This record gives sequence, C-alpha cells and structure tokens, in this order.
Amino acid sequence: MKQETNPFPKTKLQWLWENMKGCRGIYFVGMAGTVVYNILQLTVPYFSGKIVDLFLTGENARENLSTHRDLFYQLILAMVLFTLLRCVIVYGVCMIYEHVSQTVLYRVRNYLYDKIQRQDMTFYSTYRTGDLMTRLTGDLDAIRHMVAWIIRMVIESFSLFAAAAIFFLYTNWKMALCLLVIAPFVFWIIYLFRNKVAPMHALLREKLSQMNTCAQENISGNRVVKAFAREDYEIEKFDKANRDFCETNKATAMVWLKFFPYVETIANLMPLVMLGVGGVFLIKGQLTMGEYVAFSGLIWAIANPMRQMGNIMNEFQRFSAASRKVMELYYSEPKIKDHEDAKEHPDRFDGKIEFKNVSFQYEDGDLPVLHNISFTVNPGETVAIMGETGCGKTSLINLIPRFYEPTEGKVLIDGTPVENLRLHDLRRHIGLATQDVLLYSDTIEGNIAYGDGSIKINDVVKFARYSSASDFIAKMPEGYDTIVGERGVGLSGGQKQRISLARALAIRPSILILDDTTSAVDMETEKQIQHSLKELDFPCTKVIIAQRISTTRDADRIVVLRDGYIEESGTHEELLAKKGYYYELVKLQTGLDEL
Ligand SMILES: Nc1ncnc2c1ncn2[C@@H]1O[C@H](COP(=O)(O)OP(=O)(O)OP(=O)(O)O)[C@@H](O)[C@H]1O
Repeated sequence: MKQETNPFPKTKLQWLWENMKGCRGIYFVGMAGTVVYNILQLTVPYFSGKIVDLFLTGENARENLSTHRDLFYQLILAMVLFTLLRCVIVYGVCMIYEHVSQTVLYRVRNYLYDKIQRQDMTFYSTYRTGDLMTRLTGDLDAIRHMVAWIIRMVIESFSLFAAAAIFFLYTNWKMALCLLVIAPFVFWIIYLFRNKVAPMHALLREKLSQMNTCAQENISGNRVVKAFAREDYEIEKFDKANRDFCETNKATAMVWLKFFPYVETIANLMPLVMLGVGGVFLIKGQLTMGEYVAFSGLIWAIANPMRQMGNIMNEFQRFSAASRKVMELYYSEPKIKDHEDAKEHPDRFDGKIEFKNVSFQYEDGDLPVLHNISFTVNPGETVAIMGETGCGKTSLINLIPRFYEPTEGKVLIDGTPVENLRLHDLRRHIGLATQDVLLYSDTIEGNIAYGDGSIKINDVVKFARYSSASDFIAKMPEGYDTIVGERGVGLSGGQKQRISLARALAIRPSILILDDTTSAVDMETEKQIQHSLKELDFPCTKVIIAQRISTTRDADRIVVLRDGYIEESGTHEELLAKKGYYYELVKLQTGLDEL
C-alpha cells in the first residue's frame, strides 16, 4: 500500500501524547492497572486447575481433601479475593481513562476554538461551517474514544494475550505451541483488513462533513428556502447526503464482514485444537486434568484478543481519519498575523489613512479586484466610496483593518503600514459596520456593548441615539433588555443596521468604516444619522461606502471606483463639474435632466 506522508510536525500519536500533558502520569497508572487486571483474570483458572488436580481428580484427591482442607478453603478464598481486587482495579482504571479522555477533549477543543477565532478571512471563506463543526464535535469525539477506549483495548488485548501465552508456555509448552501457532494467520488477516478499511474511513469522514454542511446551510438559509418554496428540494438534497453517509457506513462495516469469517474461524479452531490435541496429550499423560481445565478455562484469553483486533483496527482508522482533520486545524496558521516586530499602539490613532499604489487580488480569484489605488484621508475627514456593485468597494475597506493584505502597495495609518501594527491595537480602534449585519442572541444593550464590555448604559443609550435607534428600542417591550439575534425578537433590516452602527460607535473608534450601513433605512432617518455622525463627541475619521447622494454629498471627498480603478475623486461640487460617473448618478437619483 502507498504510504501516506504526514504533513504535520508530529505523528498522530505523538500529537495525542503532547495533549495528554499533565495527565500522563495518571494515564500510565491506568495502563498499568489494565495490565494488572488482565493478569488477574488468569488467577481463577489457575486456582481452579489447582483445586481440580489436588482435590478432585488427582491420585490423592480424597486424602488431600481431608488432610489439607485448609488449603482447599484458602484456594477458594484466594479466588474470591482476586476477583474482588480485579473489580476494584477495573473501576479505578475506568475512572482514569474517562478523566484523561475528557481532559484531552476539553483541552484540544478549547485550543481549536482559539485557533478558529484567530484565523483570517481567507480561512473563513475556505472552510465550510458544517465541516468546522464536524471537526469540533464528531472528530474530537473520535479522539476522546482513542484515549478512553482504543488504547485501553490494545493494552487489554495485548496483556491478556501475552499473559495467557506465558501461562500456557509455563504450564505446558507443547500444548501452548499447538494453540499459538494459529495466531500469525490472524495478524496477517488484520494487516490486509487495515489496508482496505483505511481509505473507507477517510471517505466516511468526508460524507459526514458533507451531510453536516448540508444541514447547517439549510438551517441558516431557511428564509431563502421558504421564499423559493424549495423545502422538497432541500429535503431531497439532505436525503441524498444522508443516504451517501449511510451507504458509506455500511460499506465500511462490510469490509470487516469480509474478513470477519476468517478471523472467527481461526479463533474457533482453538477449542477444537484443545479438544483434539489436548485429548491426545491427556491420554498420553503429557497433560494433567488440572492443566486441561486451566487451558480450557483460558482459551478465550487467546482467542478474544484476536477477535478484538478487527474492532481495534477499525476504530484506529476512524481515529486516524478524524485526527488528520483535527490536526489540520490544530497546526493551521493564519497568514495575517502579528509580525514579530509589530508595534504596540495602545492609544487612539489620529486617524490618517493612506492608500499608496494598492493593488489587490483574492487568493482564489482569477483577476485583481483593485488596481493601483492611491488616496489619503486626513484625521477627522469623511470620505465616501462609491461605485457600481462589484467594483471593489468592500475589498478596499477590508484592507484598512488588515482583513486582507494588498498584493502590491501599502495601506498606512498615521504613517505606519498596517502590517507593522499589532492586529489587536489596529482593530480595536476601528469601528466597523458591515453590509451583512449579524446580531448575537443577546440583549440590545449586550449587542451595542459588544466591543466594549465596560460601557455604561447611559453611553449605550447615547450611541443608540447617534444611530437613530433609540426611538424604536424605547418602543420595544423590554427596551434595551430585549433579546435580539437568532433566538430573539425579529428586527427589520434598517433596525438591525442601526444597532450595528451603534455597536461600531460604542467603541469610540478613531476610524469608523461603514459599508452601506444605512442602505435599508428611510431618507429621513438617514439624514438624522448623517447629522449625528458629524456631532460625535470624539475625534473620528470616517470611510463610508454609500450609494445615495444624500450620504455622500457632505463628504470631504468622494472616491468613485470602477472595475477596481479610481475613476474620479473630489468633493461633490468638483465631481459634478467633471460631469462623469458621479454627475450621471446624481442626475439619476434626483430625476433631473440637467444640474
Ligand atoms: N472572498 C472573495 N473571494 C474571491 N473573490 C471575491 C471575494 N469577495 C469579493 N470578491 C470579488 O471581488 C470583486 C469585488 O467585490 P466587492 O465585494 O469588493 O465589491 P463591492 O463594490 O463592495 O460590491 P457591492 O457594492 O455589491 O457590495 C467582485 O468581483 C467579487 O466577486
């Protein structure tokens, strides 16, 4: 089979071991306990063999029973005590495995969540939410299962097999060899099975992710589904994903079923060998009746680990497929992160923004979306960005908080290239209200205060007033305590936009970026918002993407983009005088033939 190369700095087991830091000692105790309780399993057949030989079938059995009755009771007591001891150890070992597996799960889950939080925009457009959720749930559970069950089963099977083999060899090596000669065939079958089942588990993992993605997209896109009455189509789509997953599951199980009869036949040969060869040895006097009883009572300790190996291999391959996905996230690094020599900037920015010969292309895009963009926004100024849909406005403003990096040129704030600033410092001074508003399932107050948890309610109300949201909030049954978001009260598009604007303002940003934030509010409200934005009680540079002339008219400068190039720029009056794109737009929006 072609050996798959490991793209990670550590192997899967090394990685697991690393994440068991702090619990390794106790895990060792658990593993040692597993060995001990498996060895203790041999005590019952051992003592029964002794009782049979000494007190039931041996030459002096009757005499022994009357003269060594104490020994008889001691052997029975030893059997009971060892069985009890075994129970106590099994109990403790189970607790240890559970504790360690849950600790590893907790640790890795938190680490992954942290990783996901710190990823850049490209990551979010590459990974599907359903796939990420599968990694955080099903895949992590497969890793917990490895720590809690698979490793335990490996030790259990191995120690049981080894202990029984040693016991057999010690008791009667000829009989032992006749039984153990079968084992290599099982190992060979399990090796063949592994090669067949490994790719099936990788496929199964993909199918699970596809099914989860299908469900997740359908649930979050339920409005579109309803609007287009596509419920049946969606049900069919999920049914297909579900069926694919189900069929792949069955096909994976079938792989084992193809190998299972061979393993089972070989394992079942053991009692036959015992009966045939053991019988002959017994008749020839090469095996005592007690040894025969002990062998028969322990034959499962050789056969069961062989049977169990199929299961273990199957689960190991499931772990292998899942851990690959988890490790991909674990070792993923955002491309956009703090440079080693990034400057700290805890204080506010003055707010000067410069674009210097900036060109930009998305990683998965075929063509650049911005070409050689240069302009400056001075502290406190308001610049409006306009242009047809798809001309690159959002892409342009995304470069300011360094959501993406220019392919050429530089974006500077207060004269420092944004990549030389610490991301946290850069972003905490930029207030952003995006095109798609996402409100959390929280109170209105909680949503507005999202960027600054220490903000007082009076300030929340003030920023709601700035964004013309206070009136409609006051009319809500629980005012600022009303729960909104996915599980809360429904809000109109314009209302959501105003809360999102209040949220951006609430951090008192040095730079405010609004991406079509007032597109869904009426003209009157928009006018009030424009007025409030001029009256902010803190210095703030504003970059506003807008389509309405009413928004752009009073801007210090208007930058018009076309196909990623700056088509024209200037004040309202200057652009009207140019009689270009902006002039045509004003004519269109005012309904006048001449201006
Ligand atoms: N994540 C992305 N990956 C690849 N291409 C993208 C991505 N986001 C946007 N684009 C492409 O970049 C171009 C500019 O998109 P952008 O969102 O910046 O336009 P826009 O002017 O803001 O449009 P609108 O006014 O409709 O919001 C478009 O052709 C779009 O298809």
